[in-house]
Amino acid sequence: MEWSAEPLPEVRIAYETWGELSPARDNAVLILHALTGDSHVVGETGPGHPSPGWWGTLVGPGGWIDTNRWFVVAPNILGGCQGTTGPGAAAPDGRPWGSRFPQLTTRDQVAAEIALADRLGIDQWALIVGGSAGGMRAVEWAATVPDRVSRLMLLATTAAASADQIAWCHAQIRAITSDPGWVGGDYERSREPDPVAGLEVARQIAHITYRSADELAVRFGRGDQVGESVADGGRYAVQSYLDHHGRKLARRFDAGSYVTLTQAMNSHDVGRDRGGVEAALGRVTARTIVAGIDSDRLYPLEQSVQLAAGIPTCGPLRVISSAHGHDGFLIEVDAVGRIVAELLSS
Ligand SMILES: CC(=O)SCCNC(=O)CCNC(=O)[C@H](O)C(C)(C)COP(=O)(O)OP(=O)(O)OC[C@H]1O[C@@H](n2cnc3c(N)ncnc32)[C@H](O)[C@@H]1OP(=O)(O)O
Ligand SMILES: N[C@@H](CCO)C(=O)O
Repeated sequence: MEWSAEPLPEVRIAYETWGELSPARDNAVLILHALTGDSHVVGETGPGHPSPGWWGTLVGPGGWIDTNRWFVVAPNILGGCQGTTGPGAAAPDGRPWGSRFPQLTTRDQVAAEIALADRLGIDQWALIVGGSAGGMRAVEWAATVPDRVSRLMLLATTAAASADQIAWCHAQIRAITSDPGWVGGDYERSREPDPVAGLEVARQIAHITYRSADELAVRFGRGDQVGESVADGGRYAVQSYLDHHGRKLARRFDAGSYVTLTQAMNSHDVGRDRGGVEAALGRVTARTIVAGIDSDRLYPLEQSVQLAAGIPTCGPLRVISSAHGHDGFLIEVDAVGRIVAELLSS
């Protein structure tokens, strides 16, 4: 681990695959999820499994990433809580790592993913694709081991976390760490109280940045939440919407992982110890497409422009038009799919 004094003695990485690895091992696609995503790119459907997966319509037989042709791998991020080692996992003494979990960087997370590729016997990815925090790891891959990345798709992401992005993340981290249930990161994970309220607020702050102001105006305006009246102490509809997203995340995510992953995003600077962003991007040899979302206020288009201009093997910047802001990379699946399919056919 780069910034921490103590390396993790061992790491478990959860991952899922779809399709078959070709005998030449030249058809492997790596999908890197964002902050609170997971390896369930394609979900199970049917009774008890209602989710099609967060990019379930992008990947599959005959899909934009056709699993009859491509072998798709999706690992859960290092530091997370969906199967891969994170602060909630057991340390060698059997207790959760908690506050003892090292501070990770994007580069550490990619080091773990490189170890996974080694274990799977994949010397070179036919494509690495990532959005948001997944795109941070994707560009880090391409600058760290350029010869292991044949094609690269960077979506709604950045070469380095900006002051604005660090600032939003800071408020989210503070919301969690100032919750009395946080207990310095050593809360009892199986028992209340844990820092649920802090995590809910963190997600609310984040969710505002994930959507556009115009979208919120059109969807919610100044309207009251159905069945409530602001005049009588009830909530605006947009408040109820944020409450919902906060609660929903807190039910499925570990607060310690949220802090660790958010700090890792803040650490992201592909140019660190490489002579700056320009020099780092200049190392990339993968055929690359960079795509940004026109209404993204968290990862503004200038960051995509910088990536596209800096990577020598990058084609023209693609701008995906969406009302949904940053979350457009999860919602505009067909627009993303068309670009990915074009890159895969090049
Ligand atoms: C790579 C990765 O990042 S994977 C992780 C992706 N998943 C997440 O981040 C989970 C959080 N969700 C989201 O970010 C978004 O919902 C997306 C991007 C997944 C989907 O966006 P959209 O389809 O536009 O969903 P939207 O923002 O409208 O949210 C829908 C939810 O809000 C609820 N909602 C809508 N209006 C209101 C309201 N006034 N009051 C309360 N709840 C409301 C809906 O009932 C729905 O609930 P459900 O998700 O439990 O079914
Ligand atoms: N909704 C996404 C946004 C971050 O890019 C997530 O939670 O991962």
